[in-house]
Amino acid sequence: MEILNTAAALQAYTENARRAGQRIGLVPTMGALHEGHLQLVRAAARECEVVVASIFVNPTQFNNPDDFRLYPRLPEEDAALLGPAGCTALFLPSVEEMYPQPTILRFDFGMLERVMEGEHRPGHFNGVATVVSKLFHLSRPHRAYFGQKDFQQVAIVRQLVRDLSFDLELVAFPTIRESDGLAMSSRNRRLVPEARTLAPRLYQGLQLAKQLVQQGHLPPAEVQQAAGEFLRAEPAITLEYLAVVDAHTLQPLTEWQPGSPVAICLAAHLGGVRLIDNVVVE
Ligand SMILES: Nc1ncnc2c1ncn2[C@@H]1O[C@H](COP(=O)(O)OP(=O)(O)OP(=O)(O)O)[C@@H](O)[C@H]1O
Ligand SMILES: CC(C)(CO)[C@@H](O)C(=O)[O-]
Ligand code: BAL
Repeated sequence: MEILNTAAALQAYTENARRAGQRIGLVPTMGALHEGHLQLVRAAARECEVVVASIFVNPTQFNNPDDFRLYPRLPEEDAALLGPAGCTALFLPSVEEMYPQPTILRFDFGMLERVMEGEHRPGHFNGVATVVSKLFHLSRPHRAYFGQKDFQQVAIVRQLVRDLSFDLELVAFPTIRESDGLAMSSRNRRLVPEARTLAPRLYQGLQLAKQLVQQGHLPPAEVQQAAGEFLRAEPAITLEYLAVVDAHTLQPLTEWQPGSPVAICLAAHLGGVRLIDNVVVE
């Protein structure tokens, strides 16, 4: 596996592959890799001859300086995992390489970002869209792989691809979970043992909401309330939001729309760590 530290090296590497008629798969990450990331890389390796994984803790998408400072950074361990999973090149740029000068670009995703993560992390999706656009321009992938764990991010990137006519296929990969249901996440590494023991409750709350949606007896607001009460019953969990939304528009549902998939998304704090998760009811 090659390690590429500059934008120019990434451009040259992917340009060569394209000239040789190879398909390029891109897996953008912020590192501290786990099985969820590695499954994205393996999927890319099944479908593309060249697989570029990027590791960049992108400062412009963090609204909380402590979250940025404490974000786990393990580049050597990560590099050792990527090669065996089928990654052919790791793009590992510095902040100066990605942002030689402060960017003045601003994205506005309208209603898609006025809810959930966009509402609670002001500026977050501007930073995500900025860095993802840069990665797409530099590597010009045929396919780009993102996890459904970041459900709203997938919707935002899908809109970005459409609006800026990026010539690529967006692959939305299912959420990989620990055996107790906890969604794999780099931030799980920061959970102290007591918080780790309680963390599967987040998925249990989502499962409860999913069952209630499937039963169809309660309106969306009452499903939201019941799942919220289940989670708030554990004092160590601080629920930031739990939202029952249309899976396409991401807007909160006031009544069920037959035939439209529903997403239940949450963010919660546990022992000083902020986690997100979601389930979709087709
Ligand atoms: N459990 C998972 N299953 C599938 N995809 C995942 C999972 N966790 C992360 N991903 C995807 O991997 C890509 C990189 O994510 P990222 O590096 O932010 O990891 P993360 O584990 O989500 O970290 P954190 O949530 O702590 O920021 C994203 O597209 C993300 O959705
Ligand atoms: C897509 C991404 C790598 C952009 O920094 C990040 O938001 C993530 O890891 O999900
Ligand atoms: N996985 C989404 C990136 C973030 O939390 O900033």
